[in-house]
Amino acid sequence: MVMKIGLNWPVEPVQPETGNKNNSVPCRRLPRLSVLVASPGYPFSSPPLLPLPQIRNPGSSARRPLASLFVAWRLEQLAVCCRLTCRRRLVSRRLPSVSPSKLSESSGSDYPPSPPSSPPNPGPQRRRCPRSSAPPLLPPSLPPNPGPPSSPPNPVTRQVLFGSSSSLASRHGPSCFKFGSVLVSTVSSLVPFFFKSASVLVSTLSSQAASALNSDSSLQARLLDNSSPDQPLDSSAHSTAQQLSGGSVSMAMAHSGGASSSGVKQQVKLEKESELRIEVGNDAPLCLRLLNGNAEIFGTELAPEIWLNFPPRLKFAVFTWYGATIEMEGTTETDYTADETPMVSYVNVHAILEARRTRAKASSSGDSESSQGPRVIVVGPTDSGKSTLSRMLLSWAAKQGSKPTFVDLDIGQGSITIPGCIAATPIEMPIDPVEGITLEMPLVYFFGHTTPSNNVELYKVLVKELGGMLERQFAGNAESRASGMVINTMGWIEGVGYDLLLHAIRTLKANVVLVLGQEKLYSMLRDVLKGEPKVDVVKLQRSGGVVSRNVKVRQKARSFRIREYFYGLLNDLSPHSNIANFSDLCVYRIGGGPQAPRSALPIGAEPVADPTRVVPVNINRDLLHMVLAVSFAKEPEEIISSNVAGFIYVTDVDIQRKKITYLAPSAGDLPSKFLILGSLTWLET
Ligand SMILES: Nc1ncnc2c1ncn2[C@@H]1O[C@H](COP(=O)(O)OP(=O)(O)OP(=O)(O)O)[C@@H](O)[C@H]1O
Repeated sequence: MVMKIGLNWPVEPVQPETGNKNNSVPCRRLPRLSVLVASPGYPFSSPPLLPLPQIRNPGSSARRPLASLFVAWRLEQLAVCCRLTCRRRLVSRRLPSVSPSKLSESSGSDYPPSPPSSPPNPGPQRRRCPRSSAPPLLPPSLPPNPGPPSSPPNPVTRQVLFGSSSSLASRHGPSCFKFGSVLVSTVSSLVPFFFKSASVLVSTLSSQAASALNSDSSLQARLLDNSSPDQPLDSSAHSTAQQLSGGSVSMAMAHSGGASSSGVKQQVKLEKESELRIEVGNDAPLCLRLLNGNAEIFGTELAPEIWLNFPPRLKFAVFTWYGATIEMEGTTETDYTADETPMVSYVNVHAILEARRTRAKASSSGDSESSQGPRVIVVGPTDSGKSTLSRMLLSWAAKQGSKPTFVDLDIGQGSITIPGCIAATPIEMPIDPVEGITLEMPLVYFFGHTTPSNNVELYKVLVKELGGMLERQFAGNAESRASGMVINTMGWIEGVGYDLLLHAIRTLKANVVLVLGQEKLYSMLRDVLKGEPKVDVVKLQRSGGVVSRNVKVRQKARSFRIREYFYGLLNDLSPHSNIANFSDLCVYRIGGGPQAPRSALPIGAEPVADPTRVVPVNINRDLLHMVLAVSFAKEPEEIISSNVAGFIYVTDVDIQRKKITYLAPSAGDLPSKFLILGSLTWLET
């Protein structure tokens, strides 16, 4: 029977079965876990919580005590405490929200962070933060920093260590806001050049910004370099174009490229607006810390003098707006410094988005359109830096007090949970450069394959399902609605892939389309979407630092992602090996089987497979090494429209005894007996 999407909504939490029929074999440690069932108000109305959490949220790790976070979710202050304990290594903490008046004063953005103009606030957790004596304050054409703060730091925000606009404003007093405001108005002034095609965005410019525009020719030229390759290029733009087309990257002389030797400490001095690009070696982790200045990794600011431990194979860049010194210890595959990056254009996108969020937050009309924040979708070919840009936009937004929703439609890699899923989660704080996204309330639908070509229809159905859920969330939560969403997509942009992109844009009602690194896609989308006046299509450069990955590397990355789910990033989690009777579990796959028996079809018609049909699967040895999703569905018909609680990995199938052995993140019964099978396999090594 074909299931009707949405009919069974909302799904209620599935109660764990009483009486443990399974033989649970405990392993070393058990993380405390929680589950979330999608409810109309997800994630901000009361979500149902299983009395005894059985399985963790997809993709979570023990260092993120989800159960406690989940309960604390209702108690904002407690949640802040939990997050602080979870994120001890990060600079940026969840910040007190800035009042609308202050926000309007800062006009949406004061990012990049203004350089310190006074000694940092020695809050209780602050470490010694040696600042460089005279960091370049601003790009030369911008107004000077108005000077040291005129009022003492706000005691309420003393605990906020470093970082965002609001903490900065609080620490430095009103002058900092003034400073932010000057910076932002100047940045905003460049909007007409940057968003040539973004008519709605352009309309947000103030007259003050417009006049500043005329006086800031040098920065304009740089933005033109960065955002509009079709503009006349000056000499620096030439090298940018070279970089875009894979030509030589201009390296800052501060640090020469190459692999660093194991165990040797080395310091790298970064000039302003340059980045240190690093590929960690295959065998050993890399330790890195910020010695002085300010630096960030994909939008998340680094705490001074705190060592970060990057696992093998990780690829990332440490970027600085005003100059910094970095110290590294360990082995790198490659590391080099590049002074040509598209970061200025990226941060300008952020400034525009933040201004829209501010406007949406301030909207008191109750009009659903004006209170809706930007819905940004990032598209581009494979390895164009989509996930990285999404991450930066999210971290910058979270740093400024917004709570954008991250939607990940890239089933090939999976930033939120394991590959093969489409998922969404609110981002409340900058994303951890090592551990990735902190999962508190992810909403995950299991597609089951790593390419949508396996079942295009199902992919569309799941995107629609997720979109419907997010609409309900936005309807019930003004803050979430005003913060909007950032949608990461897959790199398949030809043929069916292009159709799926368009489907996602329309289904999720994206109103800003950021096209990374491909002129053809930009022009196709601009033509198709020009009939839709509220959609801005914006072309952006691909960063020269994005690392291309071949099929083998991608497969390995997927495998590591699944391993990370069960064992943690640094082998710090302990999954449980459980044994269940065949009769205790019901395994289904989605798609396949004829839509109707041949006898019921008109003469000559061939039976076609129904891509959304839920088909029962016999438990046999074919399930060995498969990763299955645990659905929240109560009935098989609800499987497509239900989100999933987590995943299990089949390690043995005993046909004679009719027992199945599987690895699960926690001991005990699964939250549901309905399991979904795709084509996701994993060989535990
Ligand atoms: N500036 C940079 N310096 C160093 N590494 C980078 C930089 N930008 C991105 N990377 C790395 O390059 C790799 C590819 O980037 P990313 O995942 O953002 O691309 P993508 O377009 O999302 O890829 P996909 O094809 O999976 O959709 C990632 O490992 C990322 O960490």
